[in-house]
Amino acid sequence: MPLDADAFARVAVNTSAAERRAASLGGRRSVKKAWQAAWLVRAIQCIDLTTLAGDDTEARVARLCAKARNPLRPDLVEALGLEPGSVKTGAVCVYPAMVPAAVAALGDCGVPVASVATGFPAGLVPLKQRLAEIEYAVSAGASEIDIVISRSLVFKADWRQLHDEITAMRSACGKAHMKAILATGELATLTNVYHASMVALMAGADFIKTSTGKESVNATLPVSLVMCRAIRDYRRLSGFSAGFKPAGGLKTAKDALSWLVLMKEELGTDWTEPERFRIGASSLLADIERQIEHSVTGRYSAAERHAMA
Ligand SMILES: O=C[C@H](O)COP(=O)(O)O
Repeated sequence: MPLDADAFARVAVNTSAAERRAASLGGRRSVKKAWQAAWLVRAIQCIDLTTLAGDDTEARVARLCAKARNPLRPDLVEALGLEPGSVKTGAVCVYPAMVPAAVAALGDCGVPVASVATGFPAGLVPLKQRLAEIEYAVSAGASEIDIVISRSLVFKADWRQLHDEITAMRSACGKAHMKAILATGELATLTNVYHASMVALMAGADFIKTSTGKESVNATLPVSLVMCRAIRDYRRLSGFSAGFKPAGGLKTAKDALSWLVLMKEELGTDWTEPERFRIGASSLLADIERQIEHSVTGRYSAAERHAMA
C-alpha cells in the first residue's frame, strides 16, 4: 500500500510496559510432556535453518540441506507417531552465492531456499547493486529473500525514502516472498522498531524479521512483541496478515517455546504455522532434537551427537 505515515508516526512505544508484558508471557502457558514434544516439532517446521558464515562452502550447505530434509532422527519420528519424512524445516537460509548449492541439494523435497540479499548484513551498498543481488538470488532459485533495511533512514525518520527502497526490493523479488530484516539491535528505540515495521509492511514485506544475527543484540521478546503489535495494526489497516521471523541468538528449545507462546498470545494459532512464523537460527535444532529425544526416551543424549545445526 502507499505510505501512510499518519497511521503510525504519532505512535510511541512505552518501553517499560512492553518489557513487563514480554516478561509476563513466560508464565502464561506451561507446555509439558506430549504437548511439549508437539510444540517442538512445530518449532522445527518453522525453522529457517541458516548458515551465514564467511567460511561457508557448498559441502556445508549440502549437509545443512540434508538436515533440513530430515531434521529429526527417524526413530524419534516413529516414536512420536509421525509419518516417516513428514517433518522438514521451514526453509534453508544462505548467502546468495550458496543458493545454487542449496537448490541442488534440496531438489524437489519441498523445503524452500531463502537467500539473504541487499548487502546483508549492513545494507550499505548502492541501491542498484542491492536490487541486482535480489535478482541474482531469485534467478538462481531462491523463493524467499531476506532483505535488510537502511537503518540510517529510520534515524532520519525518512519514511518516504525507506518505503521507496523497500517497494523497489519487493518488486525485484517478483514471486519470491520477501522478509524485511529491521536489525532491531541497531534501531535504538522500540518506537523506531514499530515505525520501521509499519513502513516495511506498507511497502509489501511478506514477513518482518528482527535481526541479521550479526548485531550485538539480536532477537529479544520485547522487540518481538512490538513487531507483533505492528503486524496486528497493519492487518487492521490493510486486511493483510504478514508473518514474523525472530532471528539471531535463538539457541535453546526453551527459546523456541517462548516465541511460540508469544505468537499464540499476540497473534493467534495461525502465527504458529510456517506460513506466518519462522525462526532464523543456525544452532537451535540440536537442542530441540535433544529435548524431543528426552521426551521420548527419558534420557538426554550428549550434545556432540547432534553436531549439525
Ligand atoms: O537469520 C538467521 C540468523 O543469521 C541466525 O543467527 P544465529 O546464527 O545467531 O542463529
